[in-house]
Amino acid sequence: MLNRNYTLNEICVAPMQDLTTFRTVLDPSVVSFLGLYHDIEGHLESVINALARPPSVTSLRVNTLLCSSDSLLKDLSDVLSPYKVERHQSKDHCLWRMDIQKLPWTLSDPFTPQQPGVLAAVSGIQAEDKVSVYIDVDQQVHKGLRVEFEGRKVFVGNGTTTMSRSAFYKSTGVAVRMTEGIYRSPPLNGIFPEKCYLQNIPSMITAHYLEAREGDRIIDMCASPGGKTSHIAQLMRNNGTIFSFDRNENKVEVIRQLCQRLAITCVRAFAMDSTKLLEGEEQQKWREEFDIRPESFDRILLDPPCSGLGQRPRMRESMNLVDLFSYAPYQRKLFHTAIRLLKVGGVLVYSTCTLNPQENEEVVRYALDHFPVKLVGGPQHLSSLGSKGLTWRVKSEGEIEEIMKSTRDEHIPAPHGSQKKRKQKQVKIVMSESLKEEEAELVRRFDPSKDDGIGFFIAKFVKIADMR
Ligand SMILES: C[S@@+](CC[C@H](N)C(=O)[O-])C[C@H]1O[C@@H](n2cnc3c(N)ncnc32)[C@H](O)[C@@H]1O
Repeated sequence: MLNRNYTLNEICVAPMQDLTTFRTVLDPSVVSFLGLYHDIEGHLESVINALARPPSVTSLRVNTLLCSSDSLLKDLSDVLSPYKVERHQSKDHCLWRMDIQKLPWTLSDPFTPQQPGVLAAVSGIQAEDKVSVYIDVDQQVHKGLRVEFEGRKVFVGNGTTTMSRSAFYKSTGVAVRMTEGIYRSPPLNGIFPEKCYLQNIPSMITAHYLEAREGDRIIDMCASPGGKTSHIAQLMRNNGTIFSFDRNENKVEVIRQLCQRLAITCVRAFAMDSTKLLEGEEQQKWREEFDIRPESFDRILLDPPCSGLGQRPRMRESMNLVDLFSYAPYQRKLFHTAIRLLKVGGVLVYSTCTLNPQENEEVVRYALDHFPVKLVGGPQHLSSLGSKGLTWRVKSEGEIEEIMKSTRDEHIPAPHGSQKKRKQKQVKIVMSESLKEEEAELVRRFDPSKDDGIGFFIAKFVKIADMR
């Protein structure tokens, strides 16, 4: 499922070519850093290649509060024919399998470049010409370029022009009718909005890991747009209380609207900085009103902001090592508040959608070393999904410093005309141990090159002593 549209000024057209392979463009320092952990027998290469493509299935979560998966499956099969709708092995998912060979190309391809989105096109292009469409990954193309662009570009599909080159820059409307896209997916917008929710499978697995029971008091520390909050509510049959926090009112409104759409009533959504839930005199009244106390919650989900390096498809990611290293300290901070709020015996699930071990296994290591928690596995029926965590660790600060030095001038160029110079600043390197073999067995890592989904990480903890 293609879930990202590209801004129109990233598109150029050129004479038709065959479909070619491409890989996600990442900052060289990030590639080298990830290579310290992943580059076993070229594995990182396959991961980066996989990131450039969408998973072959689109998944939907059935709202089991309003319908059964059988009834939704039937309704969807009728509406989405000839796309094949299947049930996932765990109960509340539905999948669309996109069979590249048999299905007609989807003409509503989101890459269709609307005029004036075409940035560059070789001279002589007329209406009804067959062309290939590319994205200018580094945003370096000057509008109006008449020759084929030699910089880094990513092929996204073939199409037929609806107008001549000169009209690209004057008329409005569709400039290229896409005939072959790299990605196709069924049209899902607005189909049974109250009965299902578009969500990737590892995210669905995360809510199952929490094993919420009816009547539980739960916190979702970083909840917007509410995908996991609403799933947890479903799994506890809308019975209990979920406090769902996010940083600002707009984001929280999105959670409320989703809950309303899915007929969920057990969620209390608030605009809060979750690192400060237990701080500040001015919030004392609010805490008393809603009984937000240390050591008092049955379950906590911590799905913090992360570098998102498991998201796919992704053409280009300009984050450098300094950006990448900024996430883990924040995640640890959120972890600290989360664990204080949890009851002894309560469950905390930690998840990210990144491949970065620093935000995954190393946050788990940090938690095991600093808080009274133990790692536990997820539900038995989901244990075959994903694979164990990494035990590999970076051997020394020197390895990272070496990368910083060697890639300092090699970062992804700033977009054309941008004032922002991307510098590889000095970064504070904090080394962490990784997981022991038996600990790595308990966490789940979803590998985009093997699991046909996004890159994801889940760990589940039980609190074993109080922190007072
Ligand atoms: C990975 S997203 C959460 C996705 C969500 N759990 C879901 O499944 O729909 C991370 C969220 O954390 C929020 N966030 C970041 N810092 C926060 C903080 N200090 N307190 C609360 N929310 C925060 C961001 O605004 C963002 O919406």
